[in-house]
Amino acid sequence: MSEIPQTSVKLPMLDISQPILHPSSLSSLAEAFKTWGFLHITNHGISKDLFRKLYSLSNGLFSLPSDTKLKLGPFSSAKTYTPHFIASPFFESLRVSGPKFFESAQTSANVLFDQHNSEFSEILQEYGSKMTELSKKIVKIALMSLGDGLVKKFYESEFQNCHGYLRINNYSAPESLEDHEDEVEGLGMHTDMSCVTIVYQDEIGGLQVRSKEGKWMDISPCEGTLVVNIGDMFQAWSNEKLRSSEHRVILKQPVNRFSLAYFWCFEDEKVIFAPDDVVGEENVRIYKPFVCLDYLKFRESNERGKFEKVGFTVRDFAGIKQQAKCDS
Ligand SMILES: O=C(O)CCC(=O)C(=O)O
Ligand SMILES: [Fe+2]
Repeated sequence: MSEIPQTSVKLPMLDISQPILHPSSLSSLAEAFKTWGFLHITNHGISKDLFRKLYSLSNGLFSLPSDTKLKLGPFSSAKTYTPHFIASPFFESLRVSGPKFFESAQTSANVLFDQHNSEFSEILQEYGSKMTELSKKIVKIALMSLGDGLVKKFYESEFQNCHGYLRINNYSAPESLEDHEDEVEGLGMHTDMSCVTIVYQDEIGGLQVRSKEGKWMDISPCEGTLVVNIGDMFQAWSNEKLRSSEHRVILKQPVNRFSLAYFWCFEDEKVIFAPDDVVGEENVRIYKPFVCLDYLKFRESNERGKFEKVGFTVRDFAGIKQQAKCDS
């Protein structure tokens, strides 16, 4: 199915437990943010045991009969469950919203399970809280990479109302790969609408990022690390000094794949407008100001996964047309 041989991208590894960054590591981060919009983080403080528990509890949940899971969406009031055949035939997911991850998880668990058990919700509260702390750190590091003094100037005023939600993703095994196919799409090409996203992928692999030249590159799983990527909102806010890259998930093996994606987002009513300090004197502004929710609605109302055919990106939504440049 793939015409171009795939290769792995070498992303910088950021030790998130270290507060002080040398100018040289900041500039290599700035370069990675601009070129790929992706990096790995290590020493994130989430134990193997927590991942193991989350995996096993989620597995139990996704193994429930379809009828049970469909009580949570997409046509019920809860709308936390996305069944197969919405994003792809292989993809299903459960959404857990912050900051009260316990309550959000428990609301879903109460619908799914007869017996009352709060273990799932407790684990999600722990994971969600840790993701929230990590997201705040990552936003600050991204601001540091954009220039001196920007954390002080913009972190509180622009990012203090951010909120997060988690998507637990289950990719079922593609059992019958057609003769001519050696892989199928588990999740089609998209950009995230967040400021930043933190992804845990299991050892199966399959996450890919699209280079500026349009080449798909593997983001190989690396034990003990998490993948961080920039979303559309931060791309627009940074006047594209931070890149929200297209990515997808492909399934090459007849096995189940599990991932967790945590989205750290601006509040719905926020007006996104790149500050002058970020745009810089010699640069042109690439985006018109826009309200966050309006972009979310624009994306929702368009068919998913068709970015290459029709303009459904944040550039198409709020890009200043005469200044817009084309990446591919
Ligand atoms: O499953 C993955 O590794 C990534 C998922 C993803 O890109 C998303 O949920 O937006
Ligand atoms: Fe994504």
